[in-house]
Amino acid sequence: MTVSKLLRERVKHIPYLSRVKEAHELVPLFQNGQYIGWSGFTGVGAPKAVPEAIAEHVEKNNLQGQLRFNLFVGASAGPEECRWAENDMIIRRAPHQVGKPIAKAINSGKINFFDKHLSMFPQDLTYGFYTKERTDGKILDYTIIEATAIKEDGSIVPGPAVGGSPEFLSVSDKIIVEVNTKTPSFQGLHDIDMPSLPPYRKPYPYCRVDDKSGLDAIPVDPDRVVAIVETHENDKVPPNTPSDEMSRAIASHLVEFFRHEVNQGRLPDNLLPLQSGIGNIANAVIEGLTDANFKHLNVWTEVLQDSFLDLFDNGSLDYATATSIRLTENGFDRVFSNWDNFKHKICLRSQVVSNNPEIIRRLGVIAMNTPVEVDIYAHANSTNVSGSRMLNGLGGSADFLRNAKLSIMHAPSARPTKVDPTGISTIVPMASHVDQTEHDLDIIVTDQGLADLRGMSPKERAHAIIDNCAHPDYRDLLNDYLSQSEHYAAKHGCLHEPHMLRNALKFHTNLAEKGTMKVDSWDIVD
Ligand SMILES: CC(=O)SCCNC(=O)CCNC(=O)[C@H](O)C(C)(C)COP(=O)(O)OP(=O)(O)OC[C@H]1O[C@@H](n2cnc3c(N)ncnc32)[C@H](O)[C@@H]1OP(=O)(O)O
Repeated sequence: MTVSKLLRERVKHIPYLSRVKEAHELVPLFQNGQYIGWSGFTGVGAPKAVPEAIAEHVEKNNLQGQLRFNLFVGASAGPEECRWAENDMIIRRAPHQVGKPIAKAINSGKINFFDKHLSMFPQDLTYGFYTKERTDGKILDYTIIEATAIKEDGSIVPGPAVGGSPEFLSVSDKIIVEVNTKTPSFQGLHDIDMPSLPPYRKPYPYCRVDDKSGLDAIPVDPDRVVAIVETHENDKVPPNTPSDEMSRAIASHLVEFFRHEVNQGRLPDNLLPLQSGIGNIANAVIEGLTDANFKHLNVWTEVLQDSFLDLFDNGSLDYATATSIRLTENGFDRVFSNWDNFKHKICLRSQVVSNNPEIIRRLGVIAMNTPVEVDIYAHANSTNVSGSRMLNGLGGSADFLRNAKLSIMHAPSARPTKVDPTGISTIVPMASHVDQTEHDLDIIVTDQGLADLRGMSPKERAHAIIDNCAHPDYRDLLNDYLSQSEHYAAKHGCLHEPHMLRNALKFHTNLAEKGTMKVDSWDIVD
């Protein structure tokens, strides 16, 4: 087939040019039950044309439920994985996804989804942990990776996400590369460490956010690259919800806290490297830092969202490293139109490195993530609504929150339901699912205020969280739960972390039955 001029410019390894194919030609390679890796992380850098072509084949031939795959992506891919979910094409999926169709398929039991810390997922895949039942000795049958360029030696220059691609490619039987010629080449923006297995693994040598010692492309065995496909589509990241009074209040409590820590000498003037999670609230909180007048900030995170660009633009932020730049179209335009400036200020690494616990602890990262709920003793749920309904997944939240110097969770104090504008309290008596434990979290902050939990006993924490963070509609209820629990626990000699188990999940059962967590009364316990 003819090779476009643009593709020739991007693909410098000449033998690959004889393997250029149209996506639909590759459909017969894909068989029911295969193990597939995709590049991509948080909705950017995922393959597009080949997944779409396979989905189209399924739709045209009514193969829903008959052509299904074990699908592994560093974190969420783009809309293509939702199309696969809608067509019942996914048997198993890990470790983090975003999108209503895929969450629906997980929660209806069609997809066996499992969640794993993002720093661990790719290495566990290379250990063969997720393919124990295979008898042919293989791990992945195919990896489909989006590239923005290919070097002379056949190594692959990813785009806006590195994610788990280095590990996927290292254990993939065959490789398909989608070269995206719409996106500019990201060559020079990456620092890639290839996996090595214990007992031969060495420490990653990074002591500053801008330290680099890896490769600028992912090496592959060129013989395993079976096809090159040219694509022309941008990533489609939906616009972020603009900040509002609630998110601005959270940001202002945090800024005040950071200033206090600087004054007390526990943080330097330029703070320490920041990590910020995904979602609207995390984005808005970073937006809130823009006006705070901090200088020479640094970022060591997994995802850069649009609001970081404002920090760069106003001179607050010196350098940012992540595993993905998840920008809206407008955000990417801002970066591409000022590429020469940004390329010296941003570095993309693999998720094994961006989320590496050892580096996070060494750098003293300040981690900030959004929970679904937090209980009065500071156990937090990041994933399962009412203990059961999976949202997106754990992601890297626990990689960062367990290892950061300051572990912060930020959330609105209450969320609306159909029947009650404050029907869901973020602060609950007992978390209905626990991803972050009381041993990991230092600071809880909501629009109501901030609870600094460092050095506090569980009962002290409970008072601080209820008084500072709970929505006023829930404060009395939570205080009542705490005092009745203390009364019960005093009688039974279990006052360390008092609970009334009979009532501990009553906020949640009440929500399921009445659409609000405002319980009328507690069951009597004796
Ligand atoms: C790739 C990475 O891992 S980055 C590192 C951090 N990763 C994580 O922390 C992973 C876990 N966290 C998350 O997935 C997100 O931060 C969330 C879902 C907890 C919050 O996301 P945000 O976008 O900030 O908040 P938002 O208020 O828009 O909530 C998102 C959805 O979760 C729902 N939700 C959140 N909390 C609750 C709750 N307590 N009860 C019911 N629904 C809830 C919201 O209703 C909303 O649903 P919708 O999309 O149908 O409107």
